Amino acid sequence: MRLIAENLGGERGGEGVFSGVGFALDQGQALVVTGPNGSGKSTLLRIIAGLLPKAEGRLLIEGGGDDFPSIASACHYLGHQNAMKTALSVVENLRFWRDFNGSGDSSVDEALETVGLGGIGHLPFGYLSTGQRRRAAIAKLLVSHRPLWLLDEPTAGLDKASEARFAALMMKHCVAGGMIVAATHLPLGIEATELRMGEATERLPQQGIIS
Ligand SMILES: Nc1ncnc2c1ncn2[C@@H]1O[C@H](COP(=O)(O)OP(=O)(O)OP(=O)(O)O)[C@@H](O)[C@H]1O
Repeated sequence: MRLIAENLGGERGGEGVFSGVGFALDQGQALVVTGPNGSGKSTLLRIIAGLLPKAEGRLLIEGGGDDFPSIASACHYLGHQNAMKTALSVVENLRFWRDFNGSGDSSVDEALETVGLGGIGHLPFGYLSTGQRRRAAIAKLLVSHRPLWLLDEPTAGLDKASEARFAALMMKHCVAGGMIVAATHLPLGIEATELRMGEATERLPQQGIIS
């Protein structure tokens, strides 16, 4: 499976945010998107997830077969919001996402143990602390059968131990043939290609640079 972006442009509110972004990501690889505030990292992730239209260029997935014929079917987007219902329990939320995305390798209980939330799955999601909410959102990735993880500031709110645990989970996902595109200001502790988005000092289209 291969995720390909060619000459991609993004805009918000009718104004260009970036242009000329290109990369190819193979199974087992991770791309870390960096750059200053407002340079378009979240916009790029949302375009890949299909939540925003691209302004120009090509974006496609190759080799997904019948299971993953499109990026939408292959991806799991973890945005700034955790996309969980506060009134439902953690377990109920995870069951919903497992059913919606297709079952992943972990059961709901196993995923909660893995992220260190074993024993509090019965609590309403709204009772959890900021870091616990993020950990529960990471558990969503584990109960879902989605090879392409799109992660926007995934470690925001996590303590050091949880950061290290999540780095290990990301590496395991890649070793198993998954792919990751992650926007971050913080080192994620994984081997990845870096895509640097340009300075956003003016509202002019910025170029992304692969290093
Ligand atoms: N709904 C919107 N309408 C108009 N402009 C928007 C909208 N959403 C975002 N923008 C603008 O688009 C630009 C890119 O925003 P984006 O959130 O992609 O940046 P980012 O690189 O992820 O920033 P950060 O590091 O702060 O998370 C910013 O200048 C922002 O103000």
